[in-house]
Amino acid sequence: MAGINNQFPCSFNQASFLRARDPSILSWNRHAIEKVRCNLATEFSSVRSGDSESQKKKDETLNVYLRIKGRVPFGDLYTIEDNVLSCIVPASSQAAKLNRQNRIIIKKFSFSKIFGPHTTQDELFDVTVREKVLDFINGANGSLLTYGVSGAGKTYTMIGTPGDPGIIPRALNYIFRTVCINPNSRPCCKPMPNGKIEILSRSKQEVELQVRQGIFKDQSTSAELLKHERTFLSMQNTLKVTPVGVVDFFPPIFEVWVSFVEIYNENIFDLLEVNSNRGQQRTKLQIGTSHRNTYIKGVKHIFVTTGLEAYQILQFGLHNISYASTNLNMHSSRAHCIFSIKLVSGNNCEEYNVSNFNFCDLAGSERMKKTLNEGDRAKESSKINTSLSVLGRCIRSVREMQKNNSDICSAPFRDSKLTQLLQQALQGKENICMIVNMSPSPETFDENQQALIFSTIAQEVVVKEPKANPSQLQGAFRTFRQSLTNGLCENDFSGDELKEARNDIARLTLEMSEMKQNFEIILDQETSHLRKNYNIILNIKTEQLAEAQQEIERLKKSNNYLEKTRSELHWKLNKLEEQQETIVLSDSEQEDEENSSFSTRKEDKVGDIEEQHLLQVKLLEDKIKRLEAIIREKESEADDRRLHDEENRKRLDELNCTNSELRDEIRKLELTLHDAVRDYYELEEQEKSLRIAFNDLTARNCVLEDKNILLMQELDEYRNRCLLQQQELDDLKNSNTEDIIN
Ligand SMILES: Nc1ncnc2c1ncn2[C@@H]1O[C@H](COP(=O)(O)OP(=O)(O)OP(=O)(O)O)[C@@H](O)[C@H]1O
Repeated sequence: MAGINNQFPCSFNQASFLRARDPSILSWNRHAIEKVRCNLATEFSSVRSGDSESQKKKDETLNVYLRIKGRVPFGDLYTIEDNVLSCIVPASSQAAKLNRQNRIIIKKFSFSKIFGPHTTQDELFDVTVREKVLDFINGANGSLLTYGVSGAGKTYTMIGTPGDPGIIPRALNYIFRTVCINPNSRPCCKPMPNGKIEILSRSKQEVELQVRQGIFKDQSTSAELLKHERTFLSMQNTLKVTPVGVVDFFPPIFEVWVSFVEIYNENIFDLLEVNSNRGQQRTKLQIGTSHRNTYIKGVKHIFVTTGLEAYQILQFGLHNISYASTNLNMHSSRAHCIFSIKLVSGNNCEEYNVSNFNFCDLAGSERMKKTLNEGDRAKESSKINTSLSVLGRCIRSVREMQKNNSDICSAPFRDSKLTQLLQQALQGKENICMIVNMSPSPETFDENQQALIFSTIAQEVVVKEPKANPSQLQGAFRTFRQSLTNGLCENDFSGDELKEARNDIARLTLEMSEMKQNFEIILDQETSHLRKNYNIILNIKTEQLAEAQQEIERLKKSNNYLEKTRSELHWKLNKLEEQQETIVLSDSEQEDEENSSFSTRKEDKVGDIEEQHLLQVKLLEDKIKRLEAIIREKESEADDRRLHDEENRKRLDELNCTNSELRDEIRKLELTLHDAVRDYYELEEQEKSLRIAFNDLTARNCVLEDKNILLMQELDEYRNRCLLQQQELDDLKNSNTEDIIN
């Protein structure tokens, strides 16, 4: 476990989930597992004696598979028997020309497995890569190389066709079906060259997302993007039936990053460079070393959350590959291409693991004479052949080093960029396997022989047990999966049941994770919808309430004003009455005749004024009453609204309650499934021990058989040499006789 001290800046919403849907399915599995456990316990006690010895044998030799190209007439030059390919050397071949005896030469090559011309892409992926990809998901590094003559089907094996996808698209689909990553998650932990991670700040996350977006935008036309999308979706449809991997431990951090480079004329170019030009114009990348890791300086790693995104990035890189036609293969790839997937997994920023898987599609080995290469093409061919021969030399010296139990490795890794980058894998320190592609056509017989000899050497390299993961659970899980790889299918005891149980668990896990995802999406949508509606209503109501309160304030103000006016008018009225009384008193002393007409006029005037004032007061009183009624009405409306809001709030609380109950339910179901899976693994642990003992015996038997074949071959070669010497002796005698006669 590497460690860094940064604070983790974000929540990891890309955690994956396991959830049981139907408890009855689960209990069936439990029953099946229990049955298998009993069978195994019986078998286990009978082979316990040989167990400790087989436990020690953890390392295995490099898996080298042979794939024979389909749709090419399979002449009588080659025959396949089990995992051994026999080649009858034709008269036109270089080897036959050297042989003066006119004897039929048969050469035999053994492989981990031979895939005949009718092998499907699915079968090939299943046997060669699936387990390695699962190891990778669990934290082990891995590499897969395709090797062979130009046109033998290396790219077909690695990439495939839209209708029949190859190993990389299948691996991407497999990875993203096995681990469920939230498609909307943001990049948080970027893998660094020294094997550590960089915790990305919000602004750096934005930059990473823009880089990815830049690639999608640059994908020439949107039609092209759509085409890739259709291809991947139809592939997903085809692969829907295949089981997904069962991963025991899903840490909260799970991020996938991809990169894609080509080594062309011994220069490294980034295939994910947007607007990259062909040839010399592109930026050449350099190799750096950090903590014994070789890495490419400045190579782009793109953050992906779905298989489709990763596939589109692969297609973008393929578009940038240097293609040029040769006489052997009109679409020959002239560079070694390395598509890498990096997986960052961990519990937090201090407990994490970065695993890497390299898919290397090597450029085709070819004879320049045969391909009639000239100029640039010839230069390309010579660089390709040089780097492949360095690869051969490296593998040869690693094998020698391992044979001599030496720690000093003199392999010329630095002689080519390819071997420099694959150094760790080629030394057997990583999970590595190789697929040798071969076309059975007689024209490429000699080139095929070279590839076959190379594969024989490579096969003897010992691959160490993949580096253990920090988590004990993961380690245990890998061991369990190895036991499955070690031949669970041909297991005499309870293999079928185990296989069935494994498929059920895989299917169940997939179904559950799909259901979980759907359910989470619906739940989130529902909650956000409700929250949105509630907020809208709340805003409207708040606005209405504020308006009503403003209206009330305004009415209150106008009421106050009217009250003030009324009291002023009353005051004025009183004043007038007083004045009137004063006038009446002063006038009473005057003579009645003189003043009668004047007082009458005054009274009339005062009466008019009084009447007007009374009218005004009445009007104002009416207005005040009306305003008071409006205020009462508005206040009761506001009360109603408050009540309504209260009800809405209660409803939302209830919904939140239901949501959290449902989430609790999901959590419980997840725990139940985890228990079932753990039981299953324990059982598989026991089964593994049995299988190792069984395989050890089979392996010893194979070794003896191999030795026998080798001895036979040596005997043949010895006989050939004797015959040659005999021939030379005869020639010498003849020439001597001729000399004597002369
Ligand atoms: N197993 C197969 N079944 C059917 N067609 C195949 C098979 N293998 C290869 N082909 C076809 O043969 C042609 C050449 O294959 P491919 O491009 O994969 O060769 P290659 O080894 O990658 O060559 P190079 O090294 O020159 O790039 C392609 O058209 C491919 O579809």
